[in-house]
Amino acid sequence: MAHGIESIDFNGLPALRLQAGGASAIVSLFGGQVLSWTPRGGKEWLYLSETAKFDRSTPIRGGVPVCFPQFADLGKLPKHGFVRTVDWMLADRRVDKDFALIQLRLEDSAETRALWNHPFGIELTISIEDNRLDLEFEVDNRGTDVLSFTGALHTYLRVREAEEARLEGLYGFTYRDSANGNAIKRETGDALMVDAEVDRVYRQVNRPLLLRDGSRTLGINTEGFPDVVVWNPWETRCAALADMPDNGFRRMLCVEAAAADTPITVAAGEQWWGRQTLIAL
Ligand SMILES: O=P(O)(O)OC[C@H]1O[C@@H](O)[C@H](O)[C@@H](O)[C@@H]1O
Repeated sequence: MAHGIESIDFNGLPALRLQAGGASAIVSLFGGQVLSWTPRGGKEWLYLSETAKFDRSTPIRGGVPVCFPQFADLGKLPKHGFVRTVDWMLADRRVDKDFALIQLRLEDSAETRALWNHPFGIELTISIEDNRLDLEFEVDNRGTDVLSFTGALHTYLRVREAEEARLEGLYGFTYRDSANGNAIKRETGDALMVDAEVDRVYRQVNRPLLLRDGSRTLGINTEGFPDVVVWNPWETRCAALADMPDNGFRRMLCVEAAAADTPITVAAGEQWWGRQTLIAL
């Protein structure tokens, strides 16, 4: 089975294809965004909208957008921050027959400082091996003041039929229900099933989750990020999205490793890291 890391053109954007041990991934440098992941012996697990735009005018709808240094509209910055619409640089790559890894990096610039006046470096390390995808996000505070941010690895998972998918592991956690006036609620179901718009910030989630989608199951593990965001726009909101087909909401469920309701603070000169791991079971 082929292995390697090659530069490719993906709908006009510079990207990398990782292949190792029967697993593969595609990562766009624009947005530092994983767009595809297929585990060994499996099928695609990430949703990428058929009508996503690749002209740099807007974030790419699908895969794993990186939201930083602001989650959603929890501040004055552009929605979900500004790193999903800039080019990241490739800082490192490693590959052998079973394992492939790339490290993408982005640093503050005059452009970012005009929006958010902090010296920073961020890194996303993406690795594939066998049945797992690891995404490690690191934030380096290069300034002399405390740096505080919110953000997320905004993972769009591909499902066969959203209405039939079951997300397990959230029982008992408190969440802010963004789709229902930001009411604070407690999850009382063994499994979250989606049959309407869902936009929830589950707080302080410290357990792995399982997504059951037909005959497939995905383990979702998070470290460092305090919250898990679950999002599906459902019919009406999906129809209003210019870069998603009308029935796109049926094929996706976002399960995001997030720091949304609990900002992360990083002392001057210090680093923070968080990780999301997907394991095809
Ligand atoms: O359309 P965007 O900017 O990519 O955001 C998509 C969604 O992202 C989710 O994380 C938010 O909870 C939603 O409120 C938001 O609508």
